[in-house]
Amino acid sequence: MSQPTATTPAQPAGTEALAAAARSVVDAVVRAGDHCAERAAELAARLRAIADELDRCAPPLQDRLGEMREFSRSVKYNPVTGPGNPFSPPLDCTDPDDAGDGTVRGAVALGLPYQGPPGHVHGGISALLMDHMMGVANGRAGVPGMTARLTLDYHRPVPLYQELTVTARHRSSDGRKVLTTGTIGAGGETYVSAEGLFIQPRTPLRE
Ligand SMILES: CCCCCCCC/C=C\CCCCCCCC(=O)SCCNC(=O)CCNC(=O)[C@H](O)C(C)(C)COP(=O)(O)OP(=O)(O)OC[C@H]1O[C@@H](n2cnc3c(N)ncnc32)[C@H](O)[C@@H]1OP(=O)(O)O
Repeated sequence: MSQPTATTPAQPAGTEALAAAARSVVDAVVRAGDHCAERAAELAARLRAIADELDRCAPPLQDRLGEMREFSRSVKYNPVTGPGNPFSPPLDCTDPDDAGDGTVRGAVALGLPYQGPPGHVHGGISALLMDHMMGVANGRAGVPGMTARLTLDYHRPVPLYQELTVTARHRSSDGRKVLTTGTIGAGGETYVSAEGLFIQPRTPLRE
């Protein structure tokens, strides 16, 4: 088997490969749409059988909820960047290109499962990306907090199937109140800008 090179990115392994496969199923289901109507019942039964197999591996829900409190698992399974979560696109911010001013950057291209207006990204998905990336920026700035208020300006519809740059930056803190901004754009154009008020917990989070 050939080794991955700089031009052939490593394929995910283990549960990340499982999530990637499930993600590709979701994408293909929406892209195929009514064009697979004749085979839909048969394919649904096969997918259901796989879901049943996975269900048999899953621990009791309370145990799993307990595990998911761990920081490493919230990173792996969150719905925006989480490589272990098929719901995440995933947005790639592993190389945030931090300009030294606290700005975190990520890249993502969104397909049909994320459509709102025809050919464009659902506004709630943009809010999800913004909320999360601002949370990441706050975490990196050492001021993690819960979102109290999120304001978005939708300047232009966000196109599907185009690489988007998502940025976020912690701006200021006033006691436990944290002000953070973010953008979604491409090719020098800003489609969405956001401002968030986050509240730090009364008791600092454990590492
Ligand atoms: C802490 C965990 C963060 C995890 C980060 C991990 C590390 C980073 C790593 C990886 C990135 C992960 C990224 C995830 C990002 C996703 C974030 C989300 O989606 S969070 C879910 C949605 N948000 C909620 O569910 C909140 C629900 N609301 C609440 O729980 C409370 O209202 C809360 C915590 C926000 C505030 O409650 P209080 O009791 O702690 O604080 P009070 O005393 O009410 O307010 C403090 C000050 O803030 C003002 N304030 C509060 N809410 C406000 C609002 N909506 N508008 C304006 N001001 C508000 C108040 O007026 C007060 O101001 P004055 O000190 O008097 O000047």
